[in-house]
Amino acid sequence: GELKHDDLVNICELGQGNGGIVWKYCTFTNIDDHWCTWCQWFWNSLSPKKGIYLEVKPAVENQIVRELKVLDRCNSPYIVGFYGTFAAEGQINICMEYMDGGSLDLILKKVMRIPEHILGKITVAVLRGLSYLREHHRIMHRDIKPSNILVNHQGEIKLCDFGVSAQLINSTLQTFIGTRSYMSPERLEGAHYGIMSDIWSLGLSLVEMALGRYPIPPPSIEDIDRLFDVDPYGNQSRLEGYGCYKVLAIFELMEWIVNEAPPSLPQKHFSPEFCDLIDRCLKKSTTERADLNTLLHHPFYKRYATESDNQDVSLWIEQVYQKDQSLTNDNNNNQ
Ligand SMILES: Nc1ncnc2c1ncn2[C@@H]1O[C@H](COP(=O)(O)OP(=O)(O)OP(=O)(O)O)[C@@H](O)[C@H]1O
Ligand SMILES: NCCNc1nnc(-c2ccc(F)c(F)c2Nc2ccc(I)cc2F)o1
Ligand SMILES: [Mg+2]
Repeated sequence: GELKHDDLVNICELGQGNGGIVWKYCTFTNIDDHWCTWCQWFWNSLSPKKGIYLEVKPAVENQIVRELKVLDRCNSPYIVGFYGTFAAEGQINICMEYMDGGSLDLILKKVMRIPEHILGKITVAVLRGLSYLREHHRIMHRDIKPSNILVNHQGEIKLCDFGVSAQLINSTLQTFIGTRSYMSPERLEGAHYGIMSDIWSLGLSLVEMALGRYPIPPPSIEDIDRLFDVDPYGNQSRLEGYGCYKVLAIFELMEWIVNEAPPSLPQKHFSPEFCDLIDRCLKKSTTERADLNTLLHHPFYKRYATESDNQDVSLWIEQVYQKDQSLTNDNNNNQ
């Protein structure tokens, strides 16, 4: 049925994005249904609510809500579930499936870097999600990056925050790039861009997750070797691992992406297939860059496409949260 603001109860804040806040919410269907004793909310209808602030006329707001209804028909194992949308107090609210493993940017903060076999499964999920959006809805994602790739404890990997509503895209500050850019050179230059731009963003996100840091400006070989000297759960602080790591301002960064050579993976620490896939995703020229179909036949994709279960991802997520929990306990005990 139609979702309304007062159906929702706020649980906690999941995280703050550049354009809005994501709250963990649940809905009451009717309040005498089974309740959890310790948490006083309806257990199996937990879902985050994303509020996107908009200053638009009601007519535009209605158009956005209408366009977002397409999400009702976005059904794929690689796309985050959608529960409904409504406008309230100048905000567009989007209720979606809760992914209890969070986004890959949060995961990356907990571990030094993500191992290649997990990155293989992530690659399979993103490429299948992009394929689904293109084949069934003729849309590209437009915002592929670690924070828009979500995981859960079942080991599922799904995409969210894709540009399903043209009017919402026009109304939000698309010019606002946030701290770091996953945008392709052609998009940064203001040229026409399409699905090939998502492929670049995937490549850049995979390099960041493989090395454990945003890969522009590219780390030196020494920096990378130093990175790999510590185990992935080592307490080594991130910056120590990168020597003279210099954070570029957003415009320096955009100039670097447009003018300098793209980042790549060191053959020393990654398989030749993974290095090749990254090189093909990060070609600066869209004519040289691999397209979706090429990648769906790439050896790196094929190596992980056959494994149908999510068991290995599920086990790894458990590990990440256990390690994280033990570190938290240690810190609490030491205080
Ligand atoms: N469906 C979800 N399940 C669980 N956590 C979520 C879900 N959607 C978003 N989050 C969390 O909320 C945080 C904020 O999301 P949001 O999309 O607003 O910002 P972002 O993707 O981090 O950055 P940006 O605003 O630049 O897109 C994310 O980093 C993610 O960890
Ligand atoms: N922090 C604010 C900036 N980030 C952002 N978050 N969501 C979007 C978004 C943009 C365009 C669009 F059409 C959507 F449906 C969008 N949202 C969206 C799409 C699919 C699902 I499933 C869930 C969503 F929130 O942009
Ligand atoms: Mg997001």
